[in-house]
Amino acid sequence: MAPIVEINGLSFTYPGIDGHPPPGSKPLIDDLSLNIDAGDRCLLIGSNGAGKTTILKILGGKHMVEPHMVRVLGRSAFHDTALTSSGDLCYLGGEWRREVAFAGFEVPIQMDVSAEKMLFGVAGIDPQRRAELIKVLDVDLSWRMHKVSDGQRRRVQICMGLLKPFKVLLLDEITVDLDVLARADLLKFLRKECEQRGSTIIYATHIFDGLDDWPTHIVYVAHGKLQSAMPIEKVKEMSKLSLMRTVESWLRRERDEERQRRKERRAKGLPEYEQQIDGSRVTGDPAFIAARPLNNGWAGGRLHSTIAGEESSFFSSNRVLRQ
Ligand SMILES: Nc1ncnc2c1ncn2[C@@H]1O[C@H](COP(=O)(O)OP(=O)(O)OP(=O)(O)O)[C@@H](O)[C@H]1O
Repeated sequence: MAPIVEINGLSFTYPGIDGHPPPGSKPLIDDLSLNIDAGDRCLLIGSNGAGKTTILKILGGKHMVEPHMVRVLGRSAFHDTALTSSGDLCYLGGEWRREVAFAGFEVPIQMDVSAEKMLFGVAGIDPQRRAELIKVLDVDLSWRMHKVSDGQRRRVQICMGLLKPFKVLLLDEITVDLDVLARADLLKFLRKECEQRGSTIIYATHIFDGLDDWPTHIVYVAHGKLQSAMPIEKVKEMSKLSLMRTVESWLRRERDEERQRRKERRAKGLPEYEQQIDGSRVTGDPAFIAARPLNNGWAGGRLHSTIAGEESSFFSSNRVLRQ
């Protein structure tokens, strides 16, 4: 059977202000390949900034990549909008503070509207599934969305997001606001969806509480590259530690290796970070380099750069970079 999610040599860089990646810049996601099968519950792990959200957004069709690089249910998520509008592919991300995602649409939730109106206002939903979700997430239908707590609002959002039976669910750390009980019940529900309906879930998280026996696979990314993708049994065979401690040891090793790399570059008199952008050698904090497309150039950031062989430290601007 063909994999449900196929990632083939995925490379991605955020576009600059002109809508294109800065020429010659290092890809943020770099040559990543991975297959995920029906029924898999895949935990996507990695340190802050590793690229997890970016990968999930690409899979969810929110960023354009070449169609052959990412196939979900055999289709290109970005180009085939029916994938999300049908509810087959569902992305629930941490960014919906003020919105609720539903089958590809985003609805503002800061207005005075009841949970009942939101959950019963959606046509074509199986009433049994809706009732089960309301119970699992313990939603009080009389809640007014503009008055509830973050966690309560989040429960209604998740409930809305899961109303349509999904085939592929992308979860970008959506359980942060949930209390222990709500989180445990939600994880149990999601597991059942995979076991009974063959749904596939990719879940990016930093919270490992109650997750030891939940995933079927662990996918670890660092600096936009795939480090490992293993069935959970293999992870448990390799490490006798809890999942949290195992992941902690991986991230610690990654950080130590990065520190060592920087130390060695300093010892050789080389800048810690270096990148080619627009044909210039740019050195400096990668956060500033990454910020270029966001900030309309380098403006506002103090950047220590070597451009065309000349060391300089300046409040940078696009103009300086392009000299
Ligand atoms: N819209 C954007 N434009 C440019 N760069 C971005 C954008 N969004 C994220 N980045 C950069 O992409 C890199 C990966 O970010 P991403 O959000 O995918 O990481 P993450 O693994 O989800 O991190 P976290 O665990 O902190 O949520 C970061 O270095 C970030 O600065």
